[in-house]
Amino acid sequence: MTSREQTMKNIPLLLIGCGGVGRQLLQHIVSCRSIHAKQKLHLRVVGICDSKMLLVSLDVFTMELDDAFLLEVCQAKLKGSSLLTLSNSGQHQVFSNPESMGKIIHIAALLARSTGLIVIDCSASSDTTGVLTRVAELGCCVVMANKKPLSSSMEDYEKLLACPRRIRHESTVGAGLPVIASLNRMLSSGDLVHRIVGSLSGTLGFVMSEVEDGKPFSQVVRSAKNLGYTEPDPRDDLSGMDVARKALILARLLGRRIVLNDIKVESLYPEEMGPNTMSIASFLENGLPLLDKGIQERVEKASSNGNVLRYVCLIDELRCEVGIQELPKNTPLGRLRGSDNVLEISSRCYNQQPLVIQGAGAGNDTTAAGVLADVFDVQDLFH
Ligand SMILES: NC(=O)C1=CN([C@@H]2O[C@H](COP(=O)(O)OP(=O)(O)OC[C@H]3O[C@@H](n4cnc5c(N)ncnc54)[C@H](OP(=O)(O)O)[C@@H]3O)[C@@H](O)[C@H]2O)C=CC1
Ligand SMILES: N[C@@H](CC=O)C(=O)O
Repeated sequence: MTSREQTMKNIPLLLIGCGGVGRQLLQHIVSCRSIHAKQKLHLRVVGICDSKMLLVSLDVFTMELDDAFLLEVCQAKLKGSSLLTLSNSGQHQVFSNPESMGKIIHIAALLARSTGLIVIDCSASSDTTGVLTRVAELGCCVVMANKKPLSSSMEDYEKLLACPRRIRHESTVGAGLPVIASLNRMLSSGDLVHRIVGSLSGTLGFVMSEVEDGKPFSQVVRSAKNLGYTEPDPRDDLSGMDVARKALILARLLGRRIVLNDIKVESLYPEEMGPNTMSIASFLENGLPLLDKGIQERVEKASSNGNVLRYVCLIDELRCEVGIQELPKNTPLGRLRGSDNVLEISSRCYNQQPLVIQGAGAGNDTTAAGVLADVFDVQDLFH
């Protein structure tokens, strides 16, 4: 081994979820190799799993899924092909569900005692909560873009965050925007946060500003899906539940012991168009157009008052609620365009003028970049 190799830090990663965000993360990892090398860092991807199977390098201690293979995975998943269709020149083993989750825990147990491991959750499933908690208990790190493990019961939440130093989830709120990091800095310095007001949905921000420009609601929701802004089921965005999860994550960070059901949520579609009654395809095709007129009328009514509609999240000492508000155009929320998010945080230190965080709040690129930054943030825990 050369002296250069001796100082290189090799960090094993295992990725859960290989959709828009997961694929973009793999591409970022591959394209950042030279930048990482300058920082004496090598991210060694030892496993990748989707909802059906897990691919693992033959020897997780020494081997990795190489860059050509990672890009092949991205191509295959983009085309909708199964991970089983990938070439296997004896580099990896395949495990199918439900065996995959047990295997991930087994790998974490092995690597926790030697090199350590970062498990990254880019799925949109609540089924990963138990695995992530076990992995963290074993001493590995967990990075999440997935909000669901953080928005389950208080008991599960506390178990998952029992070792906060090993857990990162910046991309769960505001995608790549530094929301969680900023709040953590304020809280750890003893600043008292009184109030957070924001527009936290890239999808709903985009949809509202496009409808203001005269486009039909159904068309812009489909565009938001194609642009990678929506959740796998866009009704998660349109029901307000995705924003409610973000509100819950922020409120819990502020010390509030609440659950999702405690949050007042306003939905943009009626119950009869919900997931128990309609498939995603049927909602997009048949359900959405039925909502066009009502939304357009609401937007026009607001506009006749010189206002705009924004889907707002409000957290203060008493309230935690999310819903549509009619706001003057000339306010930070009213001025928002496209998929941008904005958060105004009022605290003891930011009293007269709130701290404002604004920028792209959805999209695979920025979200995956936020995940990669989280990986960097825990690198000090590795030798
Ligand atoms: N897109 C964005 O702008 C942002 C997204 N996020 C979050 O990132 C996450 C990923 O989003 P996105 O990439 O758009 O979603 P996709 O639907 O494109 O991808 C989800 C991936 O997770 C896999 N998956 C689903 N269930 C499981 C499971 N039980 N175990 C393992 N893998 C599973 C899917 O498998 P399969 O391929 O087999 O279906 C798929 O590969 C979501 O939680 C989302 O909320 C956060 C911030 C912004
Ligand atoms: N669907 C979400 C993606 C980020 O969390 C959004 O639209 O904001």
